[in-house]
This record gives sequence, C-alpha cells and structure tokens, in this order.
Amino acid sequence: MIKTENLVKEYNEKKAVDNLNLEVGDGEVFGFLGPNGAGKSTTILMLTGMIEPTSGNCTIQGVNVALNPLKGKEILGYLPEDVGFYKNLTGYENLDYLGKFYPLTKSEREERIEILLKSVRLNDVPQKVGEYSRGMNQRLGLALALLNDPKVVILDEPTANLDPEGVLRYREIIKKLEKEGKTVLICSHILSEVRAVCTTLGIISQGTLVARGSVEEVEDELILQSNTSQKIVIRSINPEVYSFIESISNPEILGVERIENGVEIRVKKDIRESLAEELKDKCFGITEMYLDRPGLEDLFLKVYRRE
Ligand SMILES: Nc1ncnc2c1ncn2[C@@H]1O[C@H](COP(=O)(O)OP(=O)(O)OP(=O)(O)O)[C@@H](O)[C@H]1O
Repeated sequence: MIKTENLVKEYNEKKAVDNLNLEVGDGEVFGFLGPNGAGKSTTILMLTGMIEPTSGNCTIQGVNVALNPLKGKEILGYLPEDVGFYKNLTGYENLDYLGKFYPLTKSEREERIEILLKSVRLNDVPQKVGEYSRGMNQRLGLALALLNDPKVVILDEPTANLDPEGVLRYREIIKKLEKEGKTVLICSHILSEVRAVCTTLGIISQGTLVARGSVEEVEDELILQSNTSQKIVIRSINPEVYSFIESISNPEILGVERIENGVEIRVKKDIRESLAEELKDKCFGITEMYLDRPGLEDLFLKVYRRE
C-alpha cells in the first residue's frame, strides 16, 4: 500500500504539501486529483524518493523508497510526466538497457519487453526514440514503468499525449493491473479518464487531502462544498406519488417539488435505492427514476475555479 503520514514539504517556508495523510490500499486504483499547484507532483516526488520531505513519512509497501532505492526499484513502477529516454536508441534498446537496473534475468527481461511493447503498440517499431511522437514516448514510458512487474504503480498524467486508440489501450492495461491486484495511483487532470479507470479518488488542495472515497462519495463531497443541488427525478402516471414522497422522513431529503408527470426530490446524496424500497409495494405506476446532478468535471470546476 501507499501511505503518507503527516507529510510536509516546504519550499522557501511555503508549504507545498501540508500534513498530508493519505492511504491507498492494496489493489486500489486511486485517482489523485487537485487543481494546479495543489501539491500532487511534490507528493509523488516524495513517494518515489526523488525529493526529501521536510517532515513526516511516506512509504510504499512499508518501504521508504528514498532510504531504500534498491527495494524501491523492485516494488515500484513510476511514469513521470516527462519521461526521458536515450534518443539514439530504439524503444526496445531503451527498455533493454534500463531494464538491466531491475532484478530480472536476461530472458525475463526480454520476454517482458516483448509483451509490454506489444501492449503499448510499439513492437516492431524500428525508429529511434528521438524520432518518436510525444504519445509514443509516453507509451514507452508506461512500458518502462511496468517492466519490473511492480506491485505498486504511480502514473503522472499518463494519457496527456495519447490518441484515442492509445487511451483505449491504456485503459485495458489499467484494468489488467487491477485484475492482477496491483496498487495504482494515477495523477491526472483529465477527469473523465480518471473516472473511467479509478475505483477511488482523493482530492488534494493547498497541500492537504480534502476529499477521499469512491467516485460517488467524492462527487457527493464536492456537491456539498460547492453548494450545488442534486435531485432525484421520479416520473409517474399517478399524481399521488408527490404526497407520498413528501411524507417520507429521510435526513438526506432537502426538498420535494411537483413536476409534470412526477416529482423532483432535492437530496444530499443518491438515495434511489432506499426510495425504490419505499415505493416497491405502492401502485404509483412509476415509469422512470434517475439522478440529476453535475458530473465530476463540472463539480471540480465549481469548487476549484477560484484557486
Ligand atoms: N522546486 C520548487 N521550488 C519552489 N516551489 C515549488 C517547487 N516545486 C513546487 N513548488 C510549489 O509548490 C506548490 C505545489 O506544487 P506542485 O507542483 O506539487 O503542484 P501540482 O498539484 O503538481 O500542480 P500541477 O497540477 O500544476 O502540476 C506550488 O505552489 C508550487 O509553486
């Protein structure tokens, strides 16, 4: 698992990361979000042992990667935002050379390189990396991050330069990692992408974790923080549904309004399941019930536009 405890990083007496307590459990695919300057890259640099914390701790599978870089190489795969390769070597040659720093035998290394280059569509590419597009460079970076078959993978903006097919392949790779029980932390500004692959999310703002949970839980939290309303719409052929819903006592319900052919219920969170339970033996002829609320992207903008 990935863990930070009271993690602090100061630059010129200004806290870039401010007492961050974050846990990403084994097998979680975690989206690490936050507005510009929130402290995401600084956190990742500390986790990967590239910079030292001012105070506090961070570990990966119980290992402080900065103090134990060899063990770090064994358990952690990392794709930085701008991954650098030897420009005068091919993708294969780069992975073969850099793979020598991992505890893999020659045949293991060659086998993994073949599989990984295929999965990122860079097998049989004779070009040198200096002639690669940015997307190709990023795909090669993903292959390098997975070369040592790590238990934990940290990906910084992994889809920023990918074309639509590259994104699909990337999603397949993340799904496969999830199936294999790997722990994955993805830092990205492309929220639709994060939503597509992550099982849990965390939001950092001004160096501190301000929301953490499933995608729905984090959306609920952002709805509260932005004072946005969300509503459940029920369409029914029976107008009595309105008075029935009004009579329900549920602290998550903020208000009920009659609409044409149904009712709109302002709620703090999605309570469709419990409403369905209440309504199941009634004969209201319900034709539709759906949650109407802004998506993650809109909510994020509402809360963090001013930062
Ligand atoms: N080397 C540095 N020296 C001084 N200040 C820095 C340094 N690196 C980062 N900072 C500051 O620390 C804060 C957090 O920056 P960081 O790069 O971690 O944010 P981020 O969440 O990754 O942002 P972005 O989404 O823009 O990549 C910012 O205020 C930034 O200006």
